[in-house]
Formats: sequence, structure tokens, C-alpha cells
Amino acid sequence: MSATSKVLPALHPIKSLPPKFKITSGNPTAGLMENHGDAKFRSNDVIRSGSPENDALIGEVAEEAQNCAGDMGVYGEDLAYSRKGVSLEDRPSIADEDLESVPLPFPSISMSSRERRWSDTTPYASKKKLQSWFQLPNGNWELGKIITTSGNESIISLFDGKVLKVKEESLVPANPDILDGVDDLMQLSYLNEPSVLFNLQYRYNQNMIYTKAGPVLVAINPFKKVPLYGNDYIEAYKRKAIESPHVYAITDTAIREMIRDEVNQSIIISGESGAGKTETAKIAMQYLAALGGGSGIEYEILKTNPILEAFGNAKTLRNDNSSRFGKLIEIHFSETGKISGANIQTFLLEKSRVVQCNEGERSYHIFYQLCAGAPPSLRGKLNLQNAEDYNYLRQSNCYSITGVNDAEEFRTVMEALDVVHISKEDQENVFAMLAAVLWLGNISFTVIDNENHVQAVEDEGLFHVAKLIGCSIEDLKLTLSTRKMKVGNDNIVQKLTLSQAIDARDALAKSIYACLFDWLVEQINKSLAVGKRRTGRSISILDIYGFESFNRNSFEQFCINYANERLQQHFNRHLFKLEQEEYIQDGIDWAKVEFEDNQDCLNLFEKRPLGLLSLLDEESTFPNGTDLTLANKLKQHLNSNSCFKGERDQAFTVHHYAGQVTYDTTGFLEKNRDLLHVDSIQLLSSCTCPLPQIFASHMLTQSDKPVVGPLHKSGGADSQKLSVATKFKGQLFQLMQRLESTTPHFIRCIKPNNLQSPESYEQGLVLQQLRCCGVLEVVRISRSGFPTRMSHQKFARRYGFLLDNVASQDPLSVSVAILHQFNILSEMYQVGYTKLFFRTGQIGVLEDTRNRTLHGILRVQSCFRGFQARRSLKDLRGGITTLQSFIRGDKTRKAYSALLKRHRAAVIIQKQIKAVFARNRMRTISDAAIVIQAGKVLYYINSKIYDTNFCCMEYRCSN
Ligand SMILES: Nc1ncnc2c1ncn2[C@@H]1O[C@H](COP(=O)(O)OP(=O)(O)OP(=O)(O)O)[C@@H](O)[C@H]1O
Repeated sequence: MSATSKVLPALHPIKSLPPKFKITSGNPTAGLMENHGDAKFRSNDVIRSGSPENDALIGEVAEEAQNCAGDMGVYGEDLAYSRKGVSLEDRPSIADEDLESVPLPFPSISMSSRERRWSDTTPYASKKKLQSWFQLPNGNWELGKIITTSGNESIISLFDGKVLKVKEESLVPANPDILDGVDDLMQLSYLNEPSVLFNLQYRYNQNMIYTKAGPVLVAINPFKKVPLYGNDYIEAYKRKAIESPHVYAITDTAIREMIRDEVNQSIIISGESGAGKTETAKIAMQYLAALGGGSGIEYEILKTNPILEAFGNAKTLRNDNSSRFGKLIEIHFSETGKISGANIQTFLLEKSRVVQCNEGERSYHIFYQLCAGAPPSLRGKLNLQNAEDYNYLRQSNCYSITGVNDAEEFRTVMEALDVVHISKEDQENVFAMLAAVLWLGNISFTVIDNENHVQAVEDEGLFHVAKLIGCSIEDLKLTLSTRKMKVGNDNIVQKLTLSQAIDARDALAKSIYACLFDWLVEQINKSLAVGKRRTGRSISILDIYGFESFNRNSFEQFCINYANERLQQHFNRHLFKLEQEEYIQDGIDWAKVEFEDNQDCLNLFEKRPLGLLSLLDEESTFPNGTDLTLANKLKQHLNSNSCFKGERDQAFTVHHYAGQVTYDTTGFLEKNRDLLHVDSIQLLSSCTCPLPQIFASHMLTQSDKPVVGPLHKSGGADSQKLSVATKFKGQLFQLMQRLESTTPHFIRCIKPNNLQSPESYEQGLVLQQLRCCGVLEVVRISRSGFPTRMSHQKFARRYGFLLDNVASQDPLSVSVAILHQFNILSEMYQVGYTKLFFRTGQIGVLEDTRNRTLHGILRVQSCFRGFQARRSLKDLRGGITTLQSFIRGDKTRKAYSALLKRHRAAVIIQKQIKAVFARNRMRTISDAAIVIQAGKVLYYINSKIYDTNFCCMEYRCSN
């Protein structure tokens, strides 16, 4: 993990492995000894305590294991290199590594050889006692430690303590701990399925849903909000503060490369339904809008999403918001790097959903949104009912989506329509067309003669449709119940049977909806049209349906898988080219890996005149052609093709790059013709409302190559003159041309479970998708090239200490010396001008040696440090005791002297106080004495005065 910022918690580096890691594969039999017929895996090899037979075997096997471990003296030591033994702190961080890995070209390889190729390092793993993946009978992959190997049998111990004897070939090497949860699958030394699955799951469990597989970004749908988006993250990726794999990072690279190389870029997003393509495309658009925004157009571009989703998405059993069309959004940039406009191209809208959808699924969201959210005035104008009242919506018995408020969504769509400048009047016309489609489904027919001919019933359905599209009831009734045909010079009118009438009605509904969708996209494109500031630079985001293989595959899967073959070829060619370029740049003597792409399968589709598409078109033009005659024709002409196999019951199988798919031809011709009779077109062109007129003229100007169907045997014209397959092929060619002129960036979305629930990771499902979307192909192909590369400097720094003699400091010389010292076979590596290129597994071998050496060093260091620590502890203890006694004595002395001082001070204070008291008493007494003395004198004086006064009085009296 190469995050350089610590701000964002979800992107912290991985440090630990779950202590008992076990993963489950959906392929319960692969790799099992039992499958090899020679009882490679004996049933009682899985040892459980409590079973008497097993106990015996435990003894036998465990004893053998112990002996071996004892003999070799490495058992305990080896464990130190296992996940249990290596402490997290001991592990070097992957962040400081410079392991670079890249994709390799794609020679074709059969499934049977896959396992062999991937396990060809097993002998090495078992010889070196490494960890290996072992697949249990229940399909679980479990990590085990090889204890010993004799002959072609190994004894392994699992982490829960079980010891098993297994065939060596059934073991798949596991990667060293250093590679746990690596950002890029190409960094894995052992590129095998369990390791890839483990790595993805390891990251997924920590909300790190993005992982690189060379140049491809693998995105696992979290089915919950993950804290990986928003302005902080956008800013961090913009500043390159985070380098973890992310859609933002891919988009950022695209912008930078567009500016730097002046080459248009494309972001190609694929994956199966519900894997997260549309969300990923929106995340990429968000980033582009944030970086290239400013003119306001980016807001309009983002607002196209709710519109396209409302009109082109529906709830299916696999995804509540499934896009039923493919789209390419081309975002244009001005010279200053700001978004100047955009253009949207759509592919193959699933029209049939308008008139028919499976139980539990829904038609297009907009129908339900309109019924739930239309304001009263609009409801009145369109005579809108509830969704339950329309046959087209009622048939699947599903009206709502958990957690989705259709009325609220309708308001969002109206708002978005305003933003992309669709006038209120046009919006009303759009809603009128939607209501007309809904009411068309309610039109019923009644039999009018004994030949089962029918005519439309004049009920509210017929009445409302006529009103909404602006035609007379009579014209509508005639169009739905009859066909005008030309026989010789005469025009005749043929009445329709019930099924023909229903087909005509449904064809009209489908065509109106499909035309409405195209018209809307056209209006959006007008609104987003690139202004004068155009530089010609653009980034295109392709969100296209992934490879599909169901129990029953029909025309839609046929087209979708054909598109995926084309994209796969683009993917192959691009990766092949890149690979070669890097080898040439670094001067690598690289024996060119023979590049075999899926051209054979593409030829099967495209070859003229005997390819699937040509034969399909040819049969579609035959008036008497049926699905059965088509199947027979394909078998007749293509059975010798290695990619084709005829099947019973008008089916055939195609060997696609992602696996075999059997197609049922039922409905192929009708879907390919996709006819709308000229009567219906004429009806639309005669309508007073503007949109039907536009649709009609659009249909009439499509192509001049006629396709006729059963209803047009006698020269009746048709509407859609270009077959669907041919039109789609043309679109794909155009798309490929556009993509060829861009630098592609691939994102493969993976669905971790079928329940659309978070925290659930079904290994079997993930594995199947990885195989299908070619991620495992990249991984597999890397075995034949040099997928791991490291600069001379990094290599010398990392492994230089393993050298016995270091003669030079030059990184290149050190690197070569390491390679020689460890006897890395010359065919296992190449020395480039700047980097060393290794075949898969070689770095893992060196890494093991490094870990082992480091571990040995750690053991010696720990023993020495232990001895040192014990000795110094003893010394320390003696010293401490002495020191303590000194300190205690000193403390006591200090305390005594302090006490003494206090005592003396107290005595002095007492003395002083006593003296003060004594003096005070003395003074008081003396004062008292003076007072007393003074009193006597006064008395004497007073008495004298009295005596004097008395004498005077006596004298006066006597006088
Ligand atoms: N990055 C993500 N974060 C959170 N949820 C996601 C993310 N990607 C996908 N999801 C969830 O998965 C659902 C399906 O995703 P999305 O519609 O993008 O699939 P899809 O591959 O486009 O399917 P389809 O081919 O049927 O259109 C979304 O509605 C959303 O709930």
C-alpha cells in the first residue's frame, strides 16, 4: 500500500493477516486428489480428533511429521517464516518496496493447462517448506505449511492443527507475508487463483475495494457506502497525496496523460450486471467535473445521469438499478483543461423490457416515477393511473424498489431535464409519449370472424393512446388490426390474428419508447454540445454491459457477448503493445511470446458471407426464415469452425474468450428484424403531436437496405431496414475506431455476491468474474513474461546484505552478484538498462531467503541480547541494592539532621517565647508597682488637700 497521507483512515496500510485465514472457492472439486482417479487425496487424510481411524492416522502422520521436523532441525525455524512466526513488526513494509509489475500479452491457454501452469512452482515450494494453499473437498482453500515431501506426496499442517498427507500437485504455493494485501496483483510472487482471491478479499474486508492488476483497476462492489469518496479524496488524489488504487487515480492519470501526451483517453469499464459499472462511471465523472469544472457545463453533465438512469435503467433480479443499454460519454476539454462539453452515445437499449419483463423485475424506472410523482395537472392531462393499472407494468408483479421513492426520483428527473435545457413543452410531450406507451399495453382485441381475425376494442386504452399521440381512433384501430399489402398492382388489406395484432401493438410501443430514448439523448447532446473552445481533446468513459452467460441465452446475450469479444480484443492488443514497448525500452532480450487473441471467435461472428452475423441477417431477409431454419443454417455452415458447436433444439454454442455460451435461437429472427410495419410509421407521421412525427421521419430515413419478414412476404414495406445485429456491428466498429485512437484505462468491476449485500464475498463468484473479464488472463499470462520488475538500486538495497563479499557499491554489480550467488537461472530474469525483470515467483524465492536470513540474524541477536540483558540485570540488581542502602542512609541522615535542626530551633523559639512572656510579666508587675506607688502619693496629696480644704472651711465657718 502506497498511501503517503495519513489523513484518510480507510487507506491505512495493511499489516496483519487474519490468524486463521481460509477462503472458499465455488469450485469444490478443483485441485482435489480424489479428482485424479488415483485417490490422491484419501478421504481419511482429513484428520479429525474423535474418530478412531483418524486417531491412528494422526499418530502415523504426526509422527512422520515430527521425525522429519526433528531430522531437518528446521521445523520450528521454518514456522518462524510462516504467518504465525513472523511478527508484524519484523515484516518490512511493502510501501518502501519498488516492485513494479505490468501486464503481459495474451497467448491463448486452455483451462486444463491453467492449473498446471500455476502449480509449476509447487515442487520448489514443497522443497523449501513454504506455505501452500490446499483445497479441501468442500471447496475451501486453506493455508497450510508443508512439513515434508516424499516422492510426490507432501505432509502439510493446517493452521487449525490438522496434518494431512496430500499429493504434491494439489498444493498451490502461497505468497510470503510481505505480499499480503498488495495494491497490485502483479506484485504477487505466486500468481495463482487462491492468492489472487485472498488478496482481493483481504483488501475488500478493509474497505479497500480497488486493486490494480497491472494496468487494470479491479473494483469490487462494496454494496454500501465506503469512505473513499468526496472532496477530500479528490483533493488528495489531485495532489497525489494518495497513490492507492482508485477510480480517481485512474481518472487523474487519464487527465494528465491527455494533457501531457495530447492524446485522447478512454476509461473502459466492464463487469457483469450489478458489478458497479454505472457507479464507477459516475465516480470517474465526478472527478473529471471536480478537476475540469468551472464553466458550469460539468453540472449539466452530471445531471444527465438521473435522466439516463430513469429512462434506461430498470430493476432486474441482479440489480435494482440495472442499465439496460451501453453508453459512451465523451467529455471534451478546452485548452485550459476545463470541460467544454460532452457527447453521449448509447448502444442497444433493451426494448423488449417495455412490453415484457420477468416476475420480480420492473420496466424502465421512468414509468413508475411518472405514475407516482406526476403533479395533479399532468396526471389529468395524461389520464394517468397507478402503475398497477397498466398491463405492461402489472405483468411482473413488482412496482417498487426497497429504499427508493419513485415520486421523489421523478422530481429529480424533472429538475435534471430543466438543467439540460429541455423545455417544459418538450417535457410534457415526453411524458405524453410515456403515457401513450403505457396505454398501448392496455389495448385489447376482440375476435371478429371465424378465421380468428381481430380488431382493437374501443375502450379507454385505445381512446387515450389516440389522444396522446394525436391521431384518430379509427386510424389507430385500423393500424393495430390490419396490414396494407401490395400484391401485383393491387393494394390489399389483410386482417391480423390475435398474436399478430399483439405483436404489432407491442412493436409500436417498443419503437415509440426506443425513439423517445434516442430523441432524449439527442437533446441532451445538443445541450452539452462542445462550444468554440474545443481543443479536440477528450476523455471517453465507456460503461458497457459485461459478458453474460445464463441458463438460457438469447439474442441480447448474443449481441452483448459479441461486443465483449470486440472489447476483449482491444484489451489484448493494448496490453500486448504496452508490454512489448517496455521490454524494448529497457533493452530486454525477450523472446516474443506468441500473441493469440480472440480473432477466431470474432471471425466466427463477423466473417462474410459465412459468419454468425451474416447468416443471421441472411435468414432474417428470407420470408420463410424461422429460428429453426436459422439454427440449421448455422450448423450447416459453421460446424467445422473450432469456436462453434451446433446443439440440439435449435441452439448453438460459441467458444468465447470467457467461456462457452449456448444460445437458444428462439426469437432471434424477430428481434434481429425488429420490425415496425410501414402502417405504424405512417400512423406516427400523421399524428398531430410533434414527437411521433419526429420518430416516424427518423425511422424512415434509417437505411435503404430492406429486411422483410413473414408479414411482408408480398412486398409490404417495413420500417427498420437495417437489422439490429448489423446496426450494432456498425456501432461497435465505430466505437472501436474511436477507442483505438485513445489511450485506454481499464476498470473491471466485480460483484462479490449475488445478494447485493455488503460484507459478503463469494470466492466462487468472484473467481468466475475474474476469469470472465480477463483479469486472471493478465495474471496467467504474466507467468510467461517478466511481470516483476525492480530498479537496480532497490534490488541492491533490499538483497545486498545477503552477499558474502561485497566487491562493489555499484547497484548493478551488486544486483548481478546477488543473482549469481543465489543461482537464479539466467532464463528466470533479465537485466535491463534501469531495472531487473523477473519471471513469476523469483522475487518470492529471494524474499524467502531474505526472510530466512533476517530471521536467523534475529535469533542470534535475540540470544545475545538475552544473555546481555540477564548479565546486566544481575549487575544492575547488585548496584541497585548498594545504591539503595546509600540512598536510604543518606536519606535517614538527612532526615535526622533536619529533625535535630527542628528540635534546636524549637528550643530556641521556646526560649525566646518564654523570655518574651517573662519580660511581659515583669513589665506588668513593675507597672503595677508603679501604679500602686503612684496611688499612695496621690492619697497623701489628696488627704493633704482635704485637710487643707477642711481647715479653710472651718476657718470660714468660724469667721
Ligand atoms: N462504489 C460503490 N459504492 C457503493 N455502492 C456501490 C458502488 N458501486 C456499486 N454500488 C452499488 O451497487 C449497485 C449496482 O451498481 P451499478 O448499477 O453501478 O452496477 P452495473 O454494473 O452498472 O450494473 P448493470 O450492468 O446492471 O447496469 C448500485 O446501485 C449501488 O448500490
